[in-house]
Amino acid sequence: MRTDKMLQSHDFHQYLFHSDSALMAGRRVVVFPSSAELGPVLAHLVTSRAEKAIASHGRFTLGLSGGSLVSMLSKELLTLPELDCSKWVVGFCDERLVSFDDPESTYGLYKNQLFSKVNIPDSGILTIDPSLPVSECAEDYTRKLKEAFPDDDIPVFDLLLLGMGPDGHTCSLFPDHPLLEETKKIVAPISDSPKPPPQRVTMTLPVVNSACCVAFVSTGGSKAPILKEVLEGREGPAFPAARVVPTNGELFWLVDDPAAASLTIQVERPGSGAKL
Ligand SMILES: O=C(O)[C@H](O)[C@@H](O)[C@H](O)[C@H](O)COP(=O)(O)O
Repeated sequence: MRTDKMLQSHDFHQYLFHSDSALMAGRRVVVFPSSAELGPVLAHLVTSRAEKAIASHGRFTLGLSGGSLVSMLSKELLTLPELDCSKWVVGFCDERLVSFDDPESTYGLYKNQLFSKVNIPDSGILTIDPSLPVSECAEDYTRKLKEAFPDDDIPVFDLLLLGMGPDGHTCSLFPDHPLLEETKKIVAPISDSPKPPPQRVTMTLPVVNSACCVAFVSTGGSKAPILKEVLEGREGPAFPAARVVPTNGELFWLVDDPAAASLTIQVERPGSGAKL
């Protein structure tokens, strides 16, 4: 298997040409024929990082995102016969400010599809309080994260799972939005999200980039143009998803062939049963 780290010198020129070398250095772009092949590898990534985290510090902290990830992750984790989530602490990379029974609630979707079927303790699920006004909601969620990570100035999640919208947004960090420049808050409110619903709460880039491991999951042909921009583009301000570069952590892009159709960079194409 070849990784970005294993590029030969003749490839390196092309490697630099395509993107910022610092960003490329630790990034692994892993392409699967379809989401059917991607799903089990994603589940293995989660359980392997969980095992490693629990062995090292007694618990596994996981940040979740919405979109298609909800059903893919839930379905794949539920196929694992011996899944034990008793030492998991789960947060949300972003959340929509709607009640939990609203079909737009990311928590509500995970509750129905995953949390109600696995043994994550209720105390290990860090949710927003959607009854609060958006600024207070962000403060309340900030407090919950700080309590869950008492030893960290900035919470260091073992794994964050992210999606990317067709505009290059990730979490609720949208292109050209001032929240991209946030350096002090770990969680921020947003009231003018270009994607409905307009009111949301989001982790900021300092938290995302402090994680031990970040994995984007992006599938489908509609993602091909933006994926090329984010992974290979050099012109203009970086898209939010391109600004996810963990300082000391791993960065994976797990994509399918339709999403990767326009890429010219080196990628990994593991066989079935791959382990990351
Ligand atoms: O709150 C949201 O609006 C979604 O969570 C959104 O940010 C999603 O993560 C991306 O749009 C990718 O979604 P897909 O993976 O479904 O394309």
